Order: sequence, then structure tokens, then C-alpha cells
Amino acid sequence: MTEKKPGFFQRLFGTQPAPTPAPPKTRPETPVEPAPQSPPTPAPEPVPEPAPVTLPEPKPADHPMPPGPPETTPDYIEAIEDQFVAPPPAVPEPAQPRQGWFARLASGLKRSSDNLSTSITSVFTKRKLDAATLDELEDVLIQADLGIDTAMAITETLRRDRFDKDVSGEDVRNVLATEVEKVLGPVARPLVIDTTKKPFIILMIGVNGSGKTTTIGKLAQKFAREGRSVMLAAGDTFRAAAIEQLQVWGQRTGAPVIARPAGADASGLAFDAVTQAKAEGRDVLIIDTAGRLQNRDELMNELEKVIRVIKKVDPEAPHATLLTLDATTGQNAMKQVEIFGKRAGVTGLVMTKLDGTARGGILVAIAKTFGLPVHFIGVGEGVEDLEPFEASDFARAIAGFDPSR
Ligand SMILES: Nc1nc2c(ncn2[C@@H]2O[C@H](COP(=O)(O)OP(=O)(O)OP(=O)(O)O)[C@@H](O)[C@H]2O)c(=O)[nH]1
Repeated sequence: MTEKKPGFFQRLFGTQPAPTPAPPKTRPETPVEPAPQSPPTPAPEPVPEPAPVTLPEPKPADHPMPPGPPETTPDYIEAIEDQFVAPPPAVPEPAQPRQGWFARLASGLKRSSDNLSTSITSVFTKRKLDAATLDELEDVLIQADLGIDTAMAITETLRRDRFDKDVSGEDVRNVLATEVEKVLGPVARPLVIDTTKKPFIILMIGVNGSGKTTTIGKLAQKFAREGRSVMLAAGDTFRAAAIEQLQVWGQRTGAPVIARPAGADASGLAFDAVTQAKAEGRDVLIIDTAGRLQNRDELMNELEKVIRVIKKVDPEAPHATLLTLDATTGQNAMKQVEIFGKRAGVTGLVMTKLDGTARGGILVAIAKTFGLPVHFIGVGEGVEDLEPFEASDFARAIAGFDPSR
């Protein structure tokens, strides 16, 4: 059970630290050296040299630079090489207190909880609980994507306990929180890093833009804070921007990033990354993959190939295959779980962008239907906006209650 700390209200309603923004999807900016000042007169003084830039010692063994396809621009290669030669040291960020997370969870789920609360309140104004009201409530819950089973469980509980009595919106939200927690409790399982695996290999999969790369960055940060040595593999070789985005996260967290120029073979890169992480005795290797729609057969074949190739180096790997689900995709997320599960053997879920939707209830329907572990949820783009999934916190927040109590 999560420890409830004092001072939450102050954090919830007062100021809270601005979350660290996610790195941009554009190429990271190369520091611009100051232009030498022109001398005021045409005197023959030498133009002052710009201050030398001190870089950490290069670690070439960490960062091999495999050849890229000929179409790669020199510009791009240079940018990538810069990352390899001079990885900046990790800047450890202070651990954030958990109360901060409750505030982010509540505000992230606000659209979902407001939507539910408003609908529930409108159903339960001046009414005794009768069959028509229960039907209306069931519709509201189904429209909120909670799934038919959970919607029925909630209305059944109310029918049994409160039929023909006055029922307030708050009573209903209490039942909602209890039923949602019942569904989510069994799937709220932490991602356990098995330390006997060196490295523990995590494969991150999902449709385009579902938040894989961002989630990898957030996870790398968490693992680095836990004192683990992390390596990242930029397996989304389709998009140069995705490689660069991962490299920014690598810089931020001090994790070396195995990358090849855009267009390179993703399974070859995965093979090299696993081999290298093994040779270096890394604790965790997180492999990014290109986003793919679950109905694109050839892309799903490619994903299967990546997995086969990883297994050549370590037959038990990947030790975790995490599917990132964008909550805003609503019902389509159900299909994604089904197909990625069949093709790639999903071991756990990360639901992102719960802050960008009023349909956070979809997580409940997914939990009920598939029973897959939900390890983390994301409620924003910042590095602090991803946390291990806790059933009661989520259930309370989605029902519009303070999750810290
Ligand atoms: N609001 C919000 N945005 C998020 C969250 N997680 C990720 N994002 C944003 O979603 C966008 C896509 O995230 P990426 O991490 O690039 O997604 P991806 O799955 O790697 O994308 P592809 O490389 O196209 O497959 C970025 O702008 C992220 O900042 C979240 O929890 N909340």
C-alpha cells in the first residue's frame, strides 16, 4: 500500500514543481559557440579564440559507430557522431516526493473524472434509485469506456444495496471507485527487474506515437536513479527524429545509446545492442522499436524478427515486452492489446496520455478483458509524469476523489 504523506493539499492546490519537459522530437541543438567579436578598429590584433569547450573523455568502447546506408546525409552522421564521441555526464535529478504524483494523477485524470462525475450527477439529481436511473447510469459508464462488465457490476451493486432509496452522486462515485479498484487490483503489478539477468532486456512496442520513446526515457531515468546501469537501443530506425529523441534521453540519464543511422536494419541493431550490453554487464537494456499499426502485417513480421534475433543472443529475452497504449485511442487500444499480444507476446502494459483524454476508463475495460499486468501509467510529457500503476490511486482519481486519501 502506498504511504500517504502529509502536506498533499498544499501540493495539490498550491504550487507544484513544473515537470521536466520531454526532449523535443527535433534534432538536439548543438551548442552554438560564441562568434568572435570583431575588433573595434582595423588594428592587426589577432581575433580572440572562442573559449575551448571541455568535453568528457570519449568512451569509444561504449559507442561503436556502425556504417550507415549511403543515403544518410553527412550532416546527420555528424550530429549522431557528436552524440557518440562526447556523451555528457548524467545530471542526477532529486527524487520527487510521492505527493507530487497524486496531484499529477488527479489533474491528469481530471478530464476523465469530470466527464464521469458530471454525467453521474446529471443522472442522480432529485431521484430515488429506480430501474430507469440504473439503465441511464449503465449507459454513462459504458460511454466512459469502462466496459460492459464493470458498468454492470456497478449498477448491480447499487441495485442490490440502494434500490428505491435516495442515492447521491457521491454514493455512486464511491461504488464506482470500489468496483474499478476490484478490476484493477489484480493487474496493478510492478515491473520487477530480475537482477540475475544481465542485462534485463525490455522491448518497447506499440503503434506510432503511442509514447514508446518518451516512456523509455522516463524509465531510464527511474532505473538510473535506482543505481542501475542502463543502456538504450534506438531500434526505431525508421525515423531519424526518434533516434535523436532517444539520444537526448540518453544524455539526460547518462545511459549510452546504441544507434545506427536512419534506415538501418532494426534487428541487426537489436542484436548488437544485446551483445554489447551483455559484454559490458549492464543491468538493464531497453530497446525501442518503430511504431507500427497492429494491422500492418509486414511490420508485425519485422517485429517478430527483432524478437527472434534478440533470442539468438539470449534465449530467455526479451525479459519484458511492454506495450505502450495511448489512452486517447479509446476502444482501438483493445485491438492493439489483442494483436500485439498474439504477435509479440506482450508481458505488460504502459498506458500513456491519460491526461489527454476523457476516456481513461478504457484501462478498466482492458484490465477486465485481458488481465495483463499494468506496470506504469503516464499522465504527461514530463519525466515525472510516469509512475508505477496503483489500483486504488487510479480508481479514486477517476471517480473524482482525492487519490492521496
Ligand atoms: N500528454 C502526454 N503526452 C505524452 C505522454 N507520453 C508521451 N507523450 C507525447 O506523445 C508524443 C509521442 O511520443 P513518442 O514517445 O515519440 O511516441 P513513439 O511511440 O515513440 O512514436 P513513434 O516513434 O512514432 O512510434 C510525444 O509528443 C510525447 O511527448 C503522456 O503520458 N501524456
